[in-house]
Parts: sequence; C-alpha cells; structure tokens
Amino acid sequence: MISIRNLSKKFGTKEVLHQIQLDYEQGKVYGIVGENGAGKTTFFRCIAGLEDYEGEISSDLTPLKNHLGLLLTEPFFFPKITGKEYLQLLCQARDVQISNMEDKNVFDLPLNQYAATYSTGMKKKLALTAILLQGNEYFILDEPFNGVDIQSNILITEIIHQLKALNKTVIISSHIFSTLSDTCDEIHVMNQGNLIKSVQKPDFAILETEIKQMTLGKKLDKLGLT
Ligand SMILES: Nc1ncnc2c1ncn2[C@@H]1O[C@H](COP(=O)(O)OP(=O)(O)OP(=O)(O)O)[C@@H](O)[C@H]1O
Repeated sequence: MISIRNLSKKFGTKEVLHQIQLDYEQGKVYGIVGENGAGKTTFFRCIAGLEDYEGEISSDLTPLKNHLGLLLTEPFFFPKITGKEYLQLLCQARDVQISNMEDKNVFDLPLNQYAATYSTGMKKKLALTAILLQGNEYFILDEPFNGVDIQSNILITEIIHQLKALNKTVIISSHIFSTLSDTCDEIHVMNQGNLIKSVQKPDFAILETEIKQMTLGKKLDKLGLT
C-alpha cells in the first residue's frame, strides 16, 4: 500500500499539484490520465522521492524508494555504459544477483551497445527491464507504451498482468485510453494538479466517452474543415 495525503507541489510560486489524497493498494493496477501539463510526471516524481513536496507519502515497505521502480517517459543514460552494464548496475544497487543477463533480455536489446546510443523505444525497454529485474514491489510507469513497437506493447501489457498476479502495485500513465482499460483496475483523472475523478473498471467505457466529449466538444468546428 502507498498512501498519499494532502500532497501539494509548487515550482516557484506556481502550484502544480494540489492536495492530492490517494491510496494505492497491493495487487492492483492503477491508471492516471490527464492533459499535457496536468501534473502526472511531477506526481510520480514526488512519489519516487525525486522532488520535494508538501504533504505525506507513506508505504508498507520502507523506505519507499528502495522498493519502487520508476520508468520515466524519457529515461536518461550516462555515456559509455552498455545496456548490460546498466542492468548490472541497477541490480547491484538492490543486491540482486543475476548470473546470466542475456537470458533475462526479454526485449532482445543489443546489450553490448552503449545505452545512450539506443533508440527512444530501446531506451524505454532497457529501463523497464532494469526495474523488473530489481524485483520491486511498486512500479510507476510513465507512458510505458509510448514509442515502443507493437510487439513490445503486447509484451508490456502481459508483464503488467503478471505483476498484478504477483500482488505488486502498478501505476501507469498513458494518453492511449485502451492501454489503460486493458490493464487497470482503477483510473484516476488529473486536471491542473487536482485529482478530479476515480473510476472503477466497470465504468471505464463511460469515462472514455466523457473524455472524448470533453476533448472534442466543438473544437473540431473551429478548424472549419470542409
Ligand atoms: N522543473 C520544473 N520547473 C518548473 N515547472 C515545471 C517543472 N516540471 C514540470 N513543471 C510544470 O509542472 C506542470 C506539470 O508538468 P508535468 O510534466 O508533471 O505534466 P504531465 O501531466 O506529466 O504532462 P505530459 O502529459 O505532457 O507528460 C507543467 O505546467 C510544467 O510546466
């Protein structure tokens, strides 16, 4: 369980997260949707301890950051570190021994190549592999499906199902609704730093329709396409 109470975050004078209250339970997959700039990544960075914030974030397993794998939208890699070395480094950080890294290379990445020279999708898959090998209990995946090929999308969906079966907690952001409805038990809607809605699986179709209506509205009329 991760409990979030009165979480607020400011950059300078600008408040980007406002009084967020949320419980993430073990063995559940949670989604978060919201427009660009709504605050999703900042929210994730606060949970992962990468930002300071007001309020409280607590977890059953402490310290939270030692049990949490965060997949960033655009993972960063130092130059001159191969994919294999990156995986080894992250595993060592958690005292996890992996004897044959090649066997764990589910995304068939070129592990002897420098990670910084990987394509966008390959970087994401390497970062995801690393947090999976670490054996984390909590996973935050910021747009995991974006920029990776169809085969990997299918694999990532299956990995999320398996993490749930293993009683892990998974939190995912995505701008593609179907990826969330395929994987999540509950979806939260973030709007300008506020969590405005929490929707359970049976009501996902209603939420999708609402989002479509909110998004499209009369916006297409503005273009005056003929
Ligand atoms: N380091 C920073 N300094 C100042 N403002 C920031 C910083 N990081 C994010 N912001 C601002 O915080 C707000 C929320 O940004 P955030 O990246 O969390 O949104 P998001 O919901 O993840 O967006 P997207 O869907 O585009 O990834 C935005 O207005 C952004 O400009």
